[in-house]
Amino acid sequence: MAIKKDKAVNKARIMAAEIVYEVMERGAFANLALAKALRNSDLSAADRHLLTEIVNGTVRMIKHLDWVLELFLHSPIKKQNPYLLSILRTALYQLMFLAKVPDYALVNDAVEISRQKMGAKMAGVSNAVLRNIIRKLDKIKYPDDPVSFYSIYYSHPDWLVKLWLDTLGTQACETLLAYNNSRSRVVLRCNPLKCSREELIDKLEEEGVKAQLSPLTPWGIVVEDNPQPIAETASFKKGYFYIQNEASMLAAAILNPPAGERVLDLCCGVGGKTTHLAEYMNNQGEVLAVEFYAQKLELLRQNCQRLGLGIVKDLEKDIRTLNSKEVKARYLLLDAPCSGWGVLNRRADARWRKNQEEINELTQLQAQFISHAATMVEKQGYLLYATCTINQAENEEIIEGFLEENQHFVLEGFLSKLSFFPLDKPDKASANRGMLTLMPGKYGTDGMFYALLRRK
Ligand SMILES: C[S@@+](CC[C@H](N)C(=O)[O-])C[C@H]1O[C@@H](n2cnc3c(N)ncnc32)[C@H](O)[C@@H]1O
Repeated sequence: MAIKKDKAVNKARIMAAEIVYEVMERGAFANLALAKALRNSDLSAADRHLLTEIVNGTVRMIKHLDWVLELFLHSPIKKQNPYLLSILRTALYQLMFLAKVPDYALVNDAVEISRQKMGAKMAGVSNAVLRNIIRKLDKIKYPDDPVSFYSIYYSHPDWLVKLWLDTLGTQACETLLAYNNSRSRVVLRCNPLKCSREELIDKLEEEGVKAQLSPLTPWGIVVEDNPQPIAETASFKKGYFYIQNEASMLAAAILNPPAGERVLDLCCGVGGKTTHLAEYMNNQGEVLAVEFYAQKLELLRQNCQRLGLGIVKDLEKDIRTLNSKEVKARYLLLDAPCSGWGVLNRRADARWRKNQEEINELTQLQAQFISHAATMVEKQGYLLYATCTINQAENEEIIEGFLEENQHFVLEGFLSKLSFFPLDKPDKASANRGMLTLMPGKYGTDGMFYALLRRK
């Protein structure tokens, strides 16, 4: 949607309407469309922030916004002009969820953008709809039945809300839905091979980034204010840190490989956990990182180089084709592909790209992966199964199924390895049994699942 630039209209709002149009009408990924627009723009820091907030917020809250819009439009959402819809959606997001934006500013801009793009008639529609909503917003009644209410109010797919209401109960489900709509924290994993956390905080401060120690792990730094993108700082380029949530940092601690050991990292991606394992082993020994996609391994190599890690070897392969006679290790991490329900607050459109059918495919894949991975674990060795989902079918049920068929493996408690993390009593008991689900937001972190298995 090419909208003519006009001085009277805030540029971030024009761009937001364009990007939401691309995402909702053309299937663009919100994060990629946003990154591209930001790369090519000369927006001020404040407008970059506003643009990011409007795009991510609108996409995240689209179900709620469309439900409200339909109350005030004369025909269903599906029949609306998509340009007009995109302008109304972004304006309504600001109206309902961005307290700092004055109503007159967003209505004026929405009306002006509509006029420029679609003429006076559509400008009139924008004006009438938005002003009507402003007058009646606090009288809106949401549906009574729980699935409809929670899925509209917190803007999630019905089927996910239904499942969570059934399995978690109302209170935990609502907490989770609210967390998924919150902004994710920016957490850094300090690279102890290059500096201490305190030194890193000082270095970042010199670059204008405010950060403080995370109370959750010995490596974490929480960023509070970063005027420039964190990956553009000199500290990042010098390899002083990796951007990683505390929940993911637990993998290295739970597997706990000593320096000098050989570790197999199956499904390494771009190396979030691989690089932590190598740092954890003081860059001594070997981490063999296996991944299907060559592009990811290219990024893994860049990460290792930046972080100064020499012990990571990589292998581009479908892990199911690894020959267990040739590849063996005492410490194995399997970070399986999963539904990602533990990290829905990270990507605005992630929840809309999930469906129930994918779960069956994933669980079959996960069961295959763990069975094959197990053949590569040496006697008395460890297999850590990890996912970033809270879906029991992909977590506990995979482990239970695996143990039934592999009686030479047992669950190994790992509570003592997480003494630094403030687990509550039930989670301590779970970790002690060898399986732990970190609920998203419960400790302020992403959601993750870990199961530690030992070969007898
Ligand atoms: C959860 S992600 C890994 C995240 C990574 N371990 C990290 O901490 O940054 C799962 C990875 O498995 C990879 N993958 C999926 N199927 C695979 C297969 N058959 N063989 C190897 N890797 C695979 C995906 O490309 C993806 O990068």
